[in-house]
Amino acid sequence: MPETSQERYVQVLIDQPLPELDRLFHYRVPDGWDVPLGQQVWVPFNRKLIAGWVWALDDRPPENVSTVQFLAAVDRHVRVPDDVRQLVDWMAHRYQCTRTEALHPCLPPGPRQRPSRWVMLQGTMTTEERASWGGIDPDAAAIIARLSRAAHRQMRLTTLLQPDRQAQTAAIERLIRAGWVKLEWQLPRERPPIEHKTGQREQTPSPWPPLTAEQARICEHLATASGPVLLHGVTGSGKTEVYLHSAREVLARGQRVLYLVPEIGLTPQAGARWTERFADYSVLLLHSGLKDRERHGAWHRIASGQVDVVIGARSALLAPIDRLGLIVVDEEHEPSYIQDQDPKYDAREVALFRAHQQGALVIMGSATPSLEAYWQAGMGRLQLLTMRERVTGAALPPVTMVDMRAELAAGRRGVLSQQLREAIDQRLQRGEQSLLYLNRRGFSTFVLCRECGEVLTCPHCAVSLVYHRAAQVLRCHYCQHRQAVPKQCPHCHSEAIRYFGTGTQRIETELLQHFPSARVLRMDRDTADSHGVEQVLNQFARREGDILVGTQMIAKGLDFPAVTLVGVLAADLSLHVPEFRAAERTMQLLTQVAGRAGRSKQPGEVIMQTYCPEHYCLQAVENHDYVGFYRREISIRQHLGYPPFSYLARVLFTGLVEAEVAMAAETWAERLRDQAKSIGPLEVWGPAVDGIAKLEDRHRRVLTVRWQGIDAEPLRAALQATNQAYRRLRGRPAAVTVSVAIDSAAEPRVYPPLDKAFQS
Ligand SMILES: Nc1ncnc2c1ncn2[C@@H]1O[C@H](COP(=O)(O)OP(=O)(O)OP(=O)(O)O)[C@@H](O)[C@H]1O
Ligand SMILES: [Zn+2]
Repeated sequence: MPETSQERYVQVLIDQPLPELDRLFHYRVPDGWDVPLGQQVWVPFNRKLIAGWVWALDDRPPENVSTVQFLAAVDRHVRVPDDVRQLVDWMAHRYQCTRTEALHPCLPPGPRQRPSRWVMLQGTMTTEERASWGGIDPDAAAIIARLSRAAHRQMRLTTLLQPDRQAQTAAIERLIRAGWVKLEWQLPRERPPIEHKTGQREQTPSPWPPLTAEQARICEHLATASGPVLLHGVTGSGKTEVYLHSAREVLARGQRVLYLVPEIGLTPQAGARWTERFADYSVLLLHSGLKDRERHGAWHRIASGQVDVVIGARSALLAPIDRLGLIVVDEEHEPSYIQDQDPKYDAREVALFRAHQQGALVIMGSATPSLEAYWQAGMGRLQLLTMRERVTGAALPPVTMVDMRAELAAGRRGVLSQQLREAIDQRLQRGEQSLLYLNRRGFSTFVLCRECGEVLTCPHCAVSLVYHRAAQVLRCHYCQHRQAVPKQCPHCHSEAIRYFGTGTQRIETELLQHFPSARVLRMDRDTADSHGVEQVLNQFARREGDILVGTQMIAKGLDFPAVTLVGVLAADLSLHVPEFRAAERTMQLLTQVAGRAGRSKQPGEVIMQTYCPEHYCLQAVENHDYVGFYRREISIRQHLGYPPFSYLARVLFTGLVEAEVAMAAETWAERLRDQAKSIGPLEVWGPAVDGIAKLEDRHRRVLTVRWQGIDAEPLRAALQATNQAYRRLRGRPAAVTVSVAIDSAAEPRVYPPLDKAFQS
């Protein structure tokens, strides 16, 4: 007798995003199967076959749990590596989402087909047998007749159940009992891993310039750094060169490199420099434009260790890359490092976690570090390295503030001040380039009725529609709704409707009035839609334009040697948004955009138009004084109890019926207030109507929660408990979605030891 083999069990994470199902289910492994951890499998669940992942192995099932034999691998080539499994567990806890939600962005697009059930005819019925069935059980006989005509004498169950589901189901059951038919699951075919074409050219790497003394000093520090580093280097100080050098050393040791940029689509220049320099390595650019097939291929290439350098936005951190030696987080201060959908992760934290897992160095670089990062450095959690000089040795460009109140008093009402116009004129005469930056945030060309004051808004979102002159339409920048420009005000029927605001298009028009022969290029959300960004940037780089006008997209990381003038229109505009980070964001944007001037031999100049030149934020930009700004701002934050001196959570409720949304928010808030009593310094503000009251037809209410504890765990626990209590409530409006986001930028980054499993 063969020895009975030990029964083996697995714990499976089911591929369903419901919080109720965010636990592990036990299945028995069929004999003779070798099931690795992380494997994606089909398992029976609620009379269906659904996908899941083997999350843990087990020798025996826990008591009182019925175990089912599990069925088959979904895709033997897709396996969640151990460290990604660990990352997912951590993210689900840290960012308050289900493990499935955290796992999905870590994997290639899943199988498109689902398993289906097939009914197959067994054996052959004689004519007499069929006749006798027909006499007793016409339904069953009809099924047999259909099956014997079908290809391979089998049919999909769903097809066979037509037209009368109930009668057919019963008939099939009778046939199964009689042994005439068999019911079987059929699994979709496994996909073979796709070869990913990288467009990797056979090329010799571009030359490495000798480092400046300052760069060399920084590289030395990095080579011996024992923890994560914050690299604060002024604009044009050559931080990228420092990253490249560190990367080269890491690669020479046989380790891998991850280079993160805020938005890959907006920084084609960044990718190019890396691919050129590391032409003899395998460099992979993960950008959002990849099609499913390409993403699949990229995932497999990374997972099989064929890629040395991965360049991408925040999600590149979730790639199955191992043997990491270096993670660079470039432009560390950018808000796009935080994902605003589940999993709502902060890439800077995830970078530290990934590095912790694999023993890699993290460099976070910026000319304008986030306040929190600089503060973390002050707390000794990041090592601060500073670069004070530009590569060229030139000084940072002088910044002049133009007081627009004086312009107005002098009777000049144009968008461009006299001083800025003269400066542009000079550049045109000298054949140099100018960059005009419109500091637009929630500010654009809107349509207003001058009689009743009505602003035209999107019918699906409570935001004003933006007028696009080229296409002569009104568009919603959130949901892309379009409509023609009305001739009359829809509210009071007056014909006095006018366009207001200063869009990039209006600036372009005014520029052309003053400088009819200038070549003006424009970059804003319109041009950015279709491959426009790269095209415009390349045109400008080839000097096919004299002036580039744009919004935030031209503020970041661009390096055009011929740009000697940067003009900023409405510098203070972004100060007035109701957000506690407004001053920080404004300082960062303005410093970054100012840093585009004079990056090569010719000296640069910056002119900023503003209505409040005396604001400390603008003063800091004028004096290139990051540290001064930091000191002032951090004391304000401390005084007001904002992050990093507290944790703020935002709970957003959305739904189609406003009354339901309001009720859900009230009920939720009440539960949380109950929780708050027992845990201490937790404040609950609201619920209030969100800044955008309605988006894509969904009404919005928001709850703000402040927690002034040392770490965010008690806050997390309270929010989670509230969510659970709320979900258990009878009669709650089920159609309202609740979404929690914690601003945890100040949290001590203490990670669990790696040898210990920390699954819940
Ligand atoms: N050692 C070097 N020798 C010659 N040129 C260099 C050197 N280091 C950097 N450069 C050049 O100086 C310019 C600025 O460098 P880089 O773009 O790396 O600066 P940065 O600090 O990343 O700037 P920013 O933060 O403003 O985007 C680039 O054109 C780069 O090619
Ligand atoms: Zn809309």
